[in-house]
Amino acid sequence: MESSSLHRESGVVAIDQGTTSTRVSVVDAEGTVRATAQAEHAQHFPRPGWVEHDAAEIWESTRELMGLALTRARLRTRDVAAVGITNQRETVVAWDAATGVPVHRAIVWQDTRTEPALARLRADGLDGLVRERTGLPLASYFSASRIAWLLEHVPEAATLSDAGRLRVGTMDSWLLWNLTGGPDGGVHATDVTNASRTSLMDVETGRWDPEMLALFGIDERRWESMAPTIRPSIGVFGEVAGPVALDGVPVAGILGDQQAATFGQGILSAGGVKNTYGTGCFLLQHTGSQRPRSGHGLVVTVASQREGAPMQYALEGSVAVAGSLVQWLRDNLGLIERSADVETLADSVADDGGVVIVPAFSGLYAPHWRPDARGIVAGLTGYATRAHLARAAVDATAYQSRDLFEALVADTGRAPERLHVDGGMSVNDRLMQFQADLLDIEVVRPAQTETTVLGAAHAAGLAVGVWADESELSALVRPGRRWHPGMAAHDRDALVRRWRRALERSFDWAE
Ligand SMILES: Nc1ncnc2c1ncn2[C@@H]1O[C@H](COP(=O)(O)OP(=O)(O)O)[C@@H](O)[C@H]1O
Ligand SMILES: O=P(O)(O)OC[C@H](O)CO
Repeated sequence: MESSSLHRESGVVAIDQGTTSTRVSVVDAEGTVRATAQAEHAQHFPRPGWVEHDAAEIWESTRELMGLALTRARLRTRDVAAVGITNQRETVVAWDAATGVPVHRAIVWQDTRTEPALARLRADGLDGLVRERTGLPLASYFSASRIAWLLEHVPEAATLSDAGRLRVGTMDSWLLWNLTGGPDGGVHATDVTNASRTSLMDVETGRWDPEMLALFGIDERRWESMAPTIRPSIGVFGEVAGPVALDGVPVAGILGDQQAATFGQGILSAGGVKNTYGTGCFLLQHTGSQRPRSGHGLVVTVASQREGAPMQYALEGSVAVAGSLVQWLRDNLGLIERSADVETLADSVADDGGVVIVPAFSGLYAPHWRPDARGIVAGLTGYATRAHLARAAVDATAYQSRDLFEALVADTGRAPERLHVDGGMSVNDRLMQFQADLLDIEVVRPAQTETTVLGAAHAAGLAVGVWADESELSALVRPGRRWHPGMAAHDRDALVRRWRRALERSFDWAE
């Protein structure tokens, strides 16, 4: 087909709007990343536990990065078949539809300001209902309580909402609306994977749920005018419009970043498991088109949906602090100069010297869900050095991932054969070996570790015919390196017991 061969010579642009930075990559029809442009954005911490981003800064930077990535790939707009978006999830943006100006800084997924409101809902015994309907526990991690907070605390949000001018959404919606024209007819939509992280979507119907809106104190009629339309992840959302590179190119795929990483790992059907080691750590197992349930602290999330096809589900475990503990060693303790230096320092000692760090900086997410936990360093003696601290910091990620993995095995009744890994911390070879040892399964890192951008590119390319079907996508993913477990069972058990003792000591700290 002529259109198909045309597409095969072209590229797909993927925008990855993450917690600490935004990347725009150009991916060719062979599935290779040809060019990337990346920029960090400011992190605002106005009060303890509050984390905010400037959504206008993020959009401006995304716009510039799009032009830069195209130039670096030596492509013109007409060579681009589609744009895909992937994003930090749960972060909420609210803006004026007439001007495109946000009414407040974006409230980030790590922000805990709404914890008191959630504690009240939990005390009212509503956790079971919310879990059943949305797949998610009542936790400040998810978007709903932040939307309610904005409507209650930002007078402009309430005024604009009365006038039907307020728009609210996660980062994908903010970027889509701006990309497709902003105040001049921008499309206000989100995809099911992002919507499944808000606590406002019925995870079985894929629609906004009136009972959940009422429970979080969001007026249903107001919501109708401000909310994005929920759409399948893989399909055309609209066309890029206005004074931006890529004018006229369809935006044809949107996935939350962990769902994108799963897709980009080629995990497209039930069974496959991936763990992404970045700022946080996110383990997902694809469970097929039947809605799963977790009795062990994991959440139910939508993995993807192709237009005209049923939703695909995943069980997910999220750890709030993984690589960010390394950043904390760098920025708050000054133990290292650059994040990557943690590897040399940690590897300079034979073991952790008895030191265990539980990085419960904002409580513990899955599978423990303990907002009352706070970080601890356990096992200190006069023998411990900064190298032992570095080692314990890196290894904390493997222990936390093991907790997620155990919950997964308990929920599904069987251990997967292998774990697919990616993310900035997965470059750490010793950590990957330690992970294989702790889980007692094979760990595989793909040849291209940029799985999040690849997932967004694959979704958008699939929607417009760059790739014909899922099997073509799976063929694009090539294994890079594998680690085989090699630890004796009694050594592993001893380490896990010690971790659990440290974990329990982090509980019951915050009032
Ligand atoms: N060699 C390394 N060993 C351990 N952690 C590392 C190493 N290099 C980078 N990191 C950590 O990995 C994280 C970056 O991963 P990345 O996937 O880029 O993060 P995100 O996409 O969440 O912003 C940072 O938190 C950094 O501290
Ligand atoms: O931007 P990342 O990679 O830290 O991922 C953030 C997650 O989507 C939060 O749920």
